[in-house]
Formats: sequence, C-alpha cells, structure tokens
Amino acid sequence: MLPRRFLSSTTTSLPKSSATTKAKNATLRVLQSRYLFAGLAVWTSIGAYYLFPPSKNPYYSVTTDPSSGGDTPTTLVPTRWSPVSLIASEETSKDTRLLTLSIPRHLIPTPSSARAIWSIYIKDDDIQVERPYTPLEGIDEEGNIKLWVKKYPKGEVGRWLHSKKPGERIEIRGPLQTWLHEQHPDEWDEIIMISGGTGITPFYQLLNEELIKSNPSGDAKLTPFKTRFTLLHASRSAGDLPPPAILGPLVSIAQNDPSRLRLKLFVDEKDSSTGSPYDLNIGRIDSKAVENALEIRRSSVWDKLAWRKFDPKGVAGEGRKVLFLVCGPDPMISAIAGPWGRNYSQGSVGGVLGQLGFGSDQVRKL
Ligand SMILES: Cc1cc2nc3c(=O)[nH]c(=O)nc-3n(C[C@H](O)[C@H](O)[C@H](O)COP(=O)(O)OP(=O)(O)OC[C@H]3O[C@@H](n4cnc5c(N)ncnc54)[C@H](O)[C@@H]3O)c2cc1C
Repeated sequence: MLPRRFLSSTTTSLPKSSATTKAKNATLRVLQSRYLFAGLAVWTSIGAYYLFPPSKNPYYSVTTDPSSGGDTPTTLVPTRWSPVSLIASEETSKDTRLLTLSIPRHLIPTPSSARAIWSIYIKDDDIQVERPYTPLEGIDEEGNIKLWVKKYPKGEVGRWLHSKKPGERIEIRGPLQTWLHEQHPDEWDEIIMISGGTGITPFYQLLNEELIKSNPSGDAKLTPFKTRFTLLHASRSAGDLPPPAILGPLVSIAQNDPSRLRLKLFVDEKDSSTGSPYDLNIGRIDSKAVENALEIRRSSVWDKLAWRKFDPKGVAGEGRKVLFLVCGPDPMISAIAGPWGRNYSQGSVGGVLGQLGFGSDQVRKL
C-alpha cells in the first residue's frame, strides 16, 4: 500500500506554487504506477510457481545456472548431450559387458526426474548414431550409472561401447521414460515380466526400485506396494545368463519372499562347459511357462467327472488384475505377445498372450 499523502489530487490552475505541486504529483503518479507494476509482477510470479511448479515435467526439468546466466541446463536432460566418463568395463560373457558411467555431480538429475522404468541415449561419436540403454540401479548418490550392454556382430553402438576403455568420455542424454509404474503403483495385483537376453535390464531397474532400494533389509512387511512380481527370463545358455550383480539380488528376494517375487530362468540348451549355480529350466518360455505363472489349473479326469470348471485365465480369472511386460529380441516378443506394430508401436496382442485372451490393456511390449 502507498502512504495516503502520495495519493493527493492535482489542481488545474498554474500559479508558481501550484506548478511545483503539479510537478510533485506527476512524480508521485510515476512512482505509484511503478509500485503497482512491481506488485503485479511479484503476485504473477508467485501464482505461476504454484500453477506450474518447476518439477511438474520430469523430463524437461531444466534448472538455470546463475553463474553462467542464460538457460544452460545444470542437470542431465533429454534434450542435449552431456559428457560422462566410463569408469569401469567388466566382461560378463563373450558378448556382454557391465559398464559403469560416472555423471559429474552438477549434472545429476533430481530423483523425481528419473522414475522406473527409464533409459538414457548413448551416442556413438564415431558415426553419430544413438541407442537407448537402461541404467540397472538408476543413478547412485555419487552419480554412477551401471549398464549391462550386449554387442552384436554387426551392431554399431554396442560394439563401440565395448571398445571403450575406463577413463574415456561418452556422451549421453536422458532420462527418458520407457514405462511408468509409479503413476498407479497399486493398480496391478500381478506384474508378469518376460525377458530375453539384455531385455532383463528394464525389469531389473523396476525390481531394484520397488523391492531392493526401498527395502534394503529385505523385510517383507516394509515393502510399500502390494503388487506381486513374476520374472520369466530366458538366455541362450547358462554362460549367457545375466551376471551375479543382476541375478544375485533377484534370486535372494525370490527365495526369501515369494509373495513379492517369483523368478524362473530358462536356457535354450544345457551348457556342458559351465555348471550353473541357478535352478534352470531347459527350453524356451512358452505357453506352458506362462500358464504356470498364471497358476492356471487344467482340469483332471476327476474334475471332469465332478463337473468342476476352471477359469482359463488362472489368477487373472479370479479377479486379480494382471499386467504383462515383455522385453527381448523381436522373435521372442512376437512369440509371446505378437509382433510390434508399424514404427514399433504396440500393435495388437498375439502370440501366447493373445491365445490366452489377454488384450492391449494388459500387455506392454518394451
Ligand atoms: C528402451 C530401451 C532400452 C534398452 N536397454 C538396453 C540395455 O540396457 N542393454 C542393451 O544391451 N540393449 C538395450 N537396448 C537395445 C539397444 O538400444 C540397441 O538396440 C542394441 O544395443 C543394438 O544396438 P547396436 O547399435 O549395437 O546394434 P545395431 O546396429 O542396431 O544392430 C542391431 C542388429 O542388427 C544387426 N545388423 C546391424 N547391421 C546389419 C547389417 N548391415 N546387416 C545385417 N544385420 C545387421 C546386428 O547384427 C544386430 O543383430 C534397449 C532398447 C530400448 C528400446
């Protein structure tokens, strides 16, 4: 509020004293409008902050760095490349490596901007192509990201990443949302994840977020969500399975608390050269494996004699809400959930899940 004396009215006559008064009043009017304008600006800013808080859009939370002026982002963002260093590269099989990237402290994004399941793009600087990869455990407090990366014989970025040595610089951008579980964490009673090869990485990130990070003591009562997770994972052979850094924590949760995680590992063939510490199923993930995960009970002769009927959808038929997430090589996606649609859109649900009667509201291809 302006003091009352600044609001006195002006006169129209022009004696010397009134000319002075007029000049004074003109100055007061300018001051008055400046105060009003400044007040308006402050209230508009406060209103805008509450209507559009800076954290509303997690993928473009660009903060400004006062020291550099301008709108230079100070954290990792999806819209521009940021330099990080490779600090470790460990061989985990003949064509996979566990890589650790270190993000400079000032680039570490806020935890709310990277919620499971998310990925980063990595740029192959030699030929300027990019591919998405999934940080296994998100970003730790030091700014480290762990990736499990496969190289293909003629693939570009995977081979390039395998050739990089600790200390070398790599450019990344992100976080980018692959699929968001947290929006409705209790929406699903069962989430059944089916993966092949490095397709396990998004599921590891989700399980790490929901079952490992949120409950490091492993106490079943402390886990926040009611969803039961099932992971059916397939690799070509025991030697191609994910490394202990990935399988170890999952096996331990599945053993200690099967009401939160059930885990089944599949290999195409028995690997005579390597003994495996895991309980392996030989063969591909097929309709029988999916039916077992759904606890579908086939009627026996006695059931038929007693006219007992079974719901063909197992736990889904009992009213439990079931979601399937599928990630792996294209032929596997096709066999389990039907092929991708045009331009890698979801397409219709086919394969094993289509035959069991599940539709696009319950199946996501990642
Ligand atoms: C959201 C998301 C997350 C992902 N996360 C991970 C992850 O965590 N880890 C991981 O390893 N992958 C991940 N991927 C897959 C990854 O992005 C790449 O697709 C994969 O690494 C292959 O890329 P590339 O450049 O090495 O091979 P590409 O160059 O894309 O080649 C892929 C395939 O095509 C074949 N090919 C290439 N050129 C030719 C040619 N001239 N003739 C015939 N065949 C050819 C290759 O042999 C290979 O089989 C993810 C994908 C998505 C979409």
